[in-house]
Amino acid sequence: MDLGPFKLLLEFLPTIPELAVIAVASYAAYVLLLTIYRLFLHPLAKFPGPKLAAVTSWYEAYYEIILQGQYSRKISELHAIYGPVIRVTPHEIHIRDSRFYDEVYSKNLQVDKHGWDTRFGTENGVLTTVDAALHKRRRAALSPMFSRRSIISFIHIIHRHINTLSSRMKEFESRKEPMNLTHAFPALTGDIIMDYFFGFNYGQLKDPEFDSFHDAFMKIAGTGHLATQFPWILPVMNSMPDFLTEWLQPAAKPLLKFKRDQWDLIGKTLRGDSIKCNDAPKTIFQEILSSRFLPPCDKTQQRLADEAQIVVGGGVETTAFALNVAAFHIINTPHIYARLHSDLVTAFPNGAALELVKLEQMPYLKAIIMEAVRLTYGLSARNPRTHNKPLRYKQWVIPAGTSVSMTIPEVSHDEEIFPESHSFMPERWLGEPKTSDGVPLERFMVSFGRGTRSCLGMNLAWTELYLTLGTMFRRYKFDIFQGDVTDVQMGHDFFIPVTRLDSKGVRVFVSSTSD
Ligand code: HEM
Repeated sequence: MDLGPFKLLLEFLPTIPELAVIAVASYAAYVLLLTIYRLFLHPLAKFPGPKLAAVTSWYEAYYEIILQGQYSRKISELHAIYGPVIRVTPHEIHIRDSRFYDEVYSKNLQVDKHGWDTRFGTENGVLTTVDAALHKRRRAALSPMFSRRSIISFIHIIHRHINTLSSRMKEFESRKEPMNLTHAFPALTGDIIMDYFFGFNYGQLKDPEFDSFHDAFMKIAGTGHLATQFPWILPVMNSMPDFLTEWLQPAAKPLLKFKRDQWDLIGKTLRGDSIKCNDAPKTIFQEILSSRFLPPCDKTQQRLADEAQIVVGGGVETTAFALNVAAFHIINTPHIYARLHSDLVTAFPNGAALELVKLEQMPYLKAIIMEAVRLTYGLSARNPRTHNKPLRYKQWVIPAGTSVSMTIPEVSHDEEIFPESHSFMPERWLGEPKTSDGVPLERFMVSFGRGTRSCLGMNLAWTELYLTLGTMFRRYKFDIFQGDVTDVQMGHDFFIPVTRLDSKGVRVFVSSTSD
C-alpha cells in the first residue's frame, strides 16, 4: 500500500519505548514542578513543618495506613519540634494551643468542614456535610429530637435497657464467669439508640456474647484513612453486593443488616406505612420528614439513610467507650469506688429507684463522668474547619479557605491545664476548678466538640452515663479479670480512639452489694 503523504508523518511519530520515556519524563517534570510550587510558591509555603508533609499526602498516608492511625501522635511530636502551628499536609495547617480552640471552632462563625464527606461513604449526614449553611439546616431539623425534653420523654426505655444490663450482670455473677464490659456497653448504647431513633432494637444486650455493631466498627474504622487518600474506595465498596462485602469482612454483617433494615424503614416511612414498634414518640425519619427547615431534596431515601448511619456511628462507640473508661478506673481504684458507692447508697437507700435529677446533683459522680469523657476524647481525629476569612494566630495569618485543624486528645493532655493528664483523677473537677491563671477548667472540656458543629447527642450521652454508672455502682462491686489500663487507652486513631488491637477488653467478675 502506498502511504503517500502519511509516510513522512509516520517517520516522525515516536515508537512505543519512546512514548514510555516521554510519559515518565512528563510525570517527573510534573512532580518536580508540583514540589517546587508546594515548597516555595504555595500560600502555606511559609508555615513550619516537615518538608515531606508539605510536598505530599503520602507522608500522612504512611502514618495513617501503614502504621495504622499514628499520624495524630506523630503530629504531637512535630509540634514539639516546630512549634504550635505546622503544615501537616500540602493543604492543611494544624494548631496545638488549647486556648485557641474556641477561635477555630467558633460559635459565632459559620465554617465549612472539608474531608469527612469522603471518609465514611455518607456525605450527606449532618456530621459530614461540608457546607456551613447546608449543615445549619440539617442540624436544625434534627435538634428537637436531641433535646433534653425529648430524651426525658423516652427515659423509661433507657431505664429498661439498663435494667437488662443489670440482669445480665446478675447472670454473670451467678455463673461466676467474667463479663466483658467492652462488649456489653456497645450492646447497651446500640439498643438504646436503635429504640430511640428507629423505634426498634436488635436485642444486642440479650445476646449471650453481646454481639453488637462494636466488632464491625473496630474492623472497618481504619478504612476512613484509606478513603481519605483514595476517595473512590467507599463508593466502590458501597456498590458491591452485601454477600461479597460480608465474605471479605464477616464482622461487617450487623452493620450491613442495619443498612438494609434502615433502607426498608425509610421506604415505609416515605410511603406513609405504619412503622412504630415501641412506645417512643417518633422515629428520626419522621422527625426529618416533618421538618420545615429542609427542602424536598434533603428528604430523599438516600439522604435519610446517610443520617441514620451518622447517628449510629456517632452515638454507639463514643458513649460506650466513655462508659468503659469510667468503669475501668472506678473498679481499678478502690478509693474512687468506695466514695462513689457510698454516695449512691446515701442518695438511694434500701434499693430506691434511681432518678436522673438526683444523680445529676451528685458532684462526685459528675466529676467521674467529666474525667471519663476527658479521657475518651469523642473523636481522636484531626477536626478540620475552613474559615472564609483569614485566621490570625500569633504572628501567623492563615489564608482564607485553608483547612485548619486541631485535635481533642491534645487538649485533654495539655499538662499545663490538666497536670498528670494521663491519670484518672475525678477530684480535679470538684468545687469550681480553674487553671493556674484563673480560667474555669470546664472551658477545656472539648470532648463533645465546640461551636456550631459540636455534639448533638450530648444530652443523651450524659443521661446514659449517669443512669448506667449509677445503677452499676449502686448495685454491684467488680474485680478486674486479667487486664490493665491499656485496655482503655488509645492505641490507634481510627477517627474514634481505638485501644491496642490485641486488647481482649475490660473483663470483670461481678458481685452484688448488700447495703
Ligand atoms: C460520650 C459520648 C460522646 C462524645 C464524647 C461525642 C463527641 C462528639 C464530637 C467531638 C462531635 C463533634 C464533631 C465536630 O466537631 O465536627 C460530635 C458530633 C456529633 N455527635 Fe457526638 N459524642 C458523643 C455521643 C453522641 C451520641 C449519644 C449521639 C447520638 C446519637 C451523638 C451524635 C452526634 C452527632 C449527630 C454529631 C454531629 C453534630 C453536627 O455535625 O452538627 N454523639 N460528637
